[in-house]
Amino acid sequence: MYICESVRRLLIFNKAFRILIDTSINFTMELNFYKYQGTGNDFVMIDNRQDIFPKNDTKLVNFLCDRKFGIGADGLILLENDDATDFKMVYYNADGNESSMCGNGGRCLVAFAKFLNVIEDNCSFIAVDGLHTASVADGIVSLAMQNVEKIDVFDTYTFLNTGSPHHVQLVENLMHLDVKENGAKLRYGKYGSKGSNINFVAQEGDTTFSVRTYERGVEDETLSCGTGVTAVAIAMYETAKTTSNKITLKTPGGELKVSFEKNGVGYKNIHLVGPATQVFSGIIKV
Ligand SMILES: N[C@H](CCC[C@H](N)C(=O)O)C(=O)O
Repeated sequence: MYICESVRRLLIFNKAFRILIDTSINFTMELNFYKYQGTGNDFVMIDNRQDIFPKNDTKLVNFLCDRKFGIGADGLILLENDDATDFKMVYYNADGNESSMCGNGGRCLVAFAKFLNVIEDNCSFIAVDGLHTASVADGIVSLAMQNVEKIDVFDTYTFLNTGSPHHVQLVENLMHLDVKENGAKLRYGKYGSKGSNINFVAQEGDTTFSVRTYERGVEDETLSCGTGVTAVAIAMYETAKTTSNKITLKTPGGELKVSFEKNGVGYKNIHLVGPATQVFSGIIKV
């Protein structure tokens, strides 16, 4: 009975997966995926509304994100059903571990949801850090981020959580900085095993800053980081480097805009705005 039941279950046809049984009883899955990027921060996107993806398989997520042996990405994102909102976001870093909020990933997921006709131009979704709303038009996504309640300002850097933890530090000669070496030193040295993302910043104008980010869980520089540029914008206002609440962030992967309102000791009505693009789609045997 068990064998019959397991074979029946394995033969369930599903949009996201086809489970093939070859003669030597090796089970392989064919996984449909979509590749998105938001200012160069790139993600494997999977429609998991039928809840088939093996969510605890760290090795599988790490393989899918591997740039030589897999699809290649900074992270992997599942789009899932949710009773109270338009969809649920589940985010994994490239190391295969589920992680905290991803701002660029959230923007790409909104564009993916529109592509799938799950939403039209406005939506709400639930993520690891709570409820988000967003709008999408002509490939540009505006994502509402969680409020920031606490900001720790030190002599040479600022630390805050914008859905993920961020160290923000102004540096000289940003373009020639070894971000991987200096970022890893802080990520493991100062922040230990839990870690933090590390953002190195240069001021370019009254309301414009350049940012290069070392990302926890990718353990390398990424071309941009959404929660990172959000942290930079707020940190620059908090430390009086700017008097504007509408900031432009220039990253190696492109330009993002962040706006916010002061809210007592914290900040509210925080929005991250920028492009989100589908690059390709495919099927991978796993
Ligand atoms: N690597 C981050 C999560 C993704 C953040 C980044 N991709 C973004 O756009 O916010 C962390 O583990 O804290």
